[in-house]
Amino acid sequence: MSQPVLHFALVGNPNCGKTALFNCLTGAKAKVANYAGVTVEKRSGPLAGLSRPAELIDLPGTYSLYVASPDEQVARRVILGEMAGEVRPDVLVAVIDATNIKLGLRLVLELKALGLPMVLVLNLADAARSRGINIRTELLAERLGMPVVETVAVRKSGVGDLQAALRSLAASVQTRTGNLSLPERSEAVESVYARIDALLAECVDAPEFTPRWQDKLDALVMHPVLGVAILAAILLLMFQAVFAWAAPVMDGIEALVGWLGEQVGALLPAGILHDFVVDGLIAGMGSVLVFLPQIIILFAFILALEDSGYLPRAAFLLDRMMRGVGLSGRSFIPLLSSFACAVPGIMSTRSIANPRERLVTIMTAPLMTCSARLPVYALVIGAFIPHRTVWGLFNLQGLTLFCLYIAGIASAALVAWITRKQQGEGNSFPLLLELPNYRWPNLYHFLVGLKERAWIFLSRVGTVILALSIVLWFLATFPHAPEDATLPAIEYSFAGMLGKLIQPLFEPLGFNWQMCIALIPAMAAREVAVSTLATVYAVSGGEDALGSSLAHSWSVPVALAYLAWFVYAPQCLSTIAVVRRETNSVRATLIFTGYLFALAYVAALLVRQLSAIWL
Ligand SMILES: Nc1nc2c(ncn2[C@@H]2O[C@H](COP(=O)(O)OP(=O)(O)OP(=O)(O)O)[C@@H](O)[C@H]2O)c(=O)[nH]1
Ligand SMILES: [Mg+2]
Repeated sequence: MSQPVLHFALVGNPNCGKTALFNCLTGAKAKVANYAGVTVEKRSGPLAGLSRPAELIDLPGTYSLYVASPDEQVARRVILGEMAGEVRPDVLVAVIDATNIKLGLRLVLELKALGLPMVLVLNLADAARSRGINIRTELLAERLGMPVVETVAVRKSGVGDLQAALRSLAASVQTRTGNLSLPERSEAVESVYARIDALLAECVDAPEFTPRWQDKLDALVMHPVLGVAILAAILLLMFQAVFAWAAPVMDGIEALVGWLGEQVGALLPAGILHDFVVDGLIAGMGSVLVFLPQIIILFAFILALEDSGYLPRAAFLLDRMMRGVGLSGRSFIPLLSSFACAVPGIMSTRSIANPRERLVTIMTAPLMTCSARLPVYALVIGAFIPHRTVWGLFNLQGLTLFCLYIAGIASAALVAWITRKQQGEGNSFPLLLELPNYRWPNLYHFLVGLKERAWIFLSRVGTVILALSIVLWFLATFPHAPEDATLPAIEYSFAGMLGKLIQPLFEPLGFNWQMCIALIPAMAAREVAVSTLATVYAVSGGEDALGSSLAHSWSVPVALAYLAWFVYAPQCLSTIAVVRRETNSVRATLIFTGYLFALAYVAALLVRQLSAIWL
């Protein structure tokens, strides 16, 4: 008979490295970042190398079993076996940030009272050592009555010892079923801390030490005025870099795609297959592929910031402003992840307890500029905004991109503020965010994160964008123009007809039919607007690169209006689907879609009219 699966659970304070350990032990690549609340759902994976089948669960961080926010409750309910459909863990792997043992031990003592077999991991041992913290692990193990292991999860050091400890526990533990109940809190908080202090005095030598430069840096980055200036400077630098650093590589990719088109074009005899491959496949996919370097640079900044410990400080800095519009720092992480993609952003609003605040966060998340918009922005900016330095420092293209991001953020604030006015104040809790130590980003996580982002982008090019390029090419090519045609052939195609059919709707915005047709497949993925334009202009016989074709056929006010449209329009079916699922309301979904389309239309109209006056 096969042995029952043994369940291990990683439990500990937020940001102590549980997920990093989980990845070491199971070979998974779950997200690790330097702020509390990265893991919001439990995740599990097989634990190899034990004498029997075992599974490890990674839980969201929690400070205590007794007081818990909704995502902390996930941890408590799993540990106690109250979570429907989940097996109660047989062994607890408690993780402590070795630079903050006192806070961690409180949870460890609570966990110990449950009576489950336990092992204690002192993670971030490297950081503790560099601060001169010395822990007598054997003594601590003896006092606590459980094995204690020191680890550096990001360097996989000490993981072998941890595996050995898990192995020996696995050999002795029986799987049991049934719920646990949380023991009554019999002891006053003060006496718990007195016990912890006694333990610490005995087992830990810690010099009085908070690194001075960290405090100084905090005073600077969280200063109400200077802090905001620093945040703006970081963002500006990021958008400058997206244009400035990517340019050479993008030129290279563009040249490569052009060369490939020529080579393949020369190989294939003139005819329908030739046109399909050159104008449909290569032009369509190539036009989006060119933006890979910009996506990578954008995420390089985001990943480095995530691991540095800066982001929670930015949340803290913005909390007051967010509170002013009826949100709080709690919405910060969902909104922040929406810069990559609104879908996970909206899903992570589950950790917001106040339903009104959660709804407003869901409604405004898509106004954060997701990475799928970057190719559209970059294409139009590259074609219409001169590559020029302004005020001796900034390049105008990067500055424009910065403004588009800010437009999204400012609009989100406005929307949140208006809904608050309508619905009255919700009860707002003060933001309790733990500020982690600053840390150099971990190179390995950084590279893994970048690879993952590049892969997500490339697989979109290879799937959705490929498929839609093919469809678009057919629509743009058939039916052929009649013998006595006077207009370019594409005007007689399905794409031409469809574009002209909806064009009157967008007449006030100045969009031509090519721009209109690009809006339809862009509902599946925004980048497809780029490949659609590429195919449509290539089929029309354009020899130029896409950017110059656009520059010839759109006016600047219309190009800016197109950008404004993309800031707001809910051009993404997966986002609409996830809003439907998370709000569980058709009405809310309709309001969501309707208000964003209306906003897009009005914004594009205003931008076109105003810029026509000014330019
Ligand atoms: N120097 C050092 N950094 C570490 C170590 N372990 C984790 N980190 C860093 O600590 C941060 C938090 O790691 P995570 O694994 O996301 O922490 P977590 O406990 O899962 O956090 P939550 O999911 O938010 O509860 C990341 O920036 C890691 O790179 C370590 O042993 N040494
Ligand atoms: Mg985690």
